[in-house]
Amino acid sequence: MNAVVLATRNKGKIREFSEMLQNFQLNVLGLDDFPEIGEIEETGVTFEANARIKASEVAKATGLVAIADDSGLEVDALDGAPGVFSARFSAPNPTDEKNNALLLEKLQGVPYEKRTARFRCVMLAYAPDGQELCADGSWEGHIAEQPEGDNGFGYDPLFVDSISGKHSACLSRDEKNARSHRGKALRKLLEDWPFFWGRVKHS
Ligand SMILES: O=P(O)(O)OP(=O)(O)OP(=O)(O)OC[C@H]1O[C@@H](n2cnc3c(O)ncnc32)[C@H](O)[C@@H]1O
Ligand SMILES: [Mg+2]
Repeated sequence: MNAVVLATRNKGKIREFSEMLQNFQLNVLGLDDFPEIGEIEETGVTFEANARIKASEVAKATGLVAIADDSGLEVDALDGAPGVFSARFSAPNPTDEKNNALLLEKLQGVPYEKRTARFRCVMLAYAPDGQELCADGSWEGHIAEQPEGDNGFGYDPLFVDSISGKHSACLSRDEKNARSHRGKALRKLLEDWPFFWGRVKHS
């Protein structure tokens, strides 16, 4: 079977990837299978650059095709922040809870119609021979004034889906995967997957 490794340590992403890849003939490994790979520094200034850094480092270290996702939340009232810094928004010791609290603090007094935002995801597959495949996805919504829901991860309790009006953390797994930035990017990536896989030199 085709083996690929997911270049992420985010448990929420791993769960979503695994659900969406269930019906594909892929043996999906994770970084837990390669404990020798340390922290990967995300020094890029775009989602694409960071996805390439993560996927290429893991592909080179494992000799396998690696898939990375770099994603984040862009809030219009904050000029696109936190963007590529979404995971590190409340640095030096960021957690999802602190990131959400900081976001609410920065948006204090901003009315609902000006709280527009989107999740973005760039997903990139990188082969040890240097070939790559890249796809992106975005998901439009608003930032709520109060968190709601227990599903998902990251900013899901505060992100309100523009179509259903529901907080992302209140959506079922299937509902989120159907409309999310990650779901869209992965479905695009998989459309071109057979062509990419056929071109890659497999050792
Ligand atoms: O780099 P890896 O190991 O993949 O894990 P990470 O959590 O650091 O991932 P990113 O660098 O791509 O940062 C993405 C952050 O954006 C937020 N985010 C991305 N997708 C999200 C989603 O579907 N729901 C909620 N928050 C999301 C969340 O805070 C993530 O930690
Ligand atoms: Mg990261």
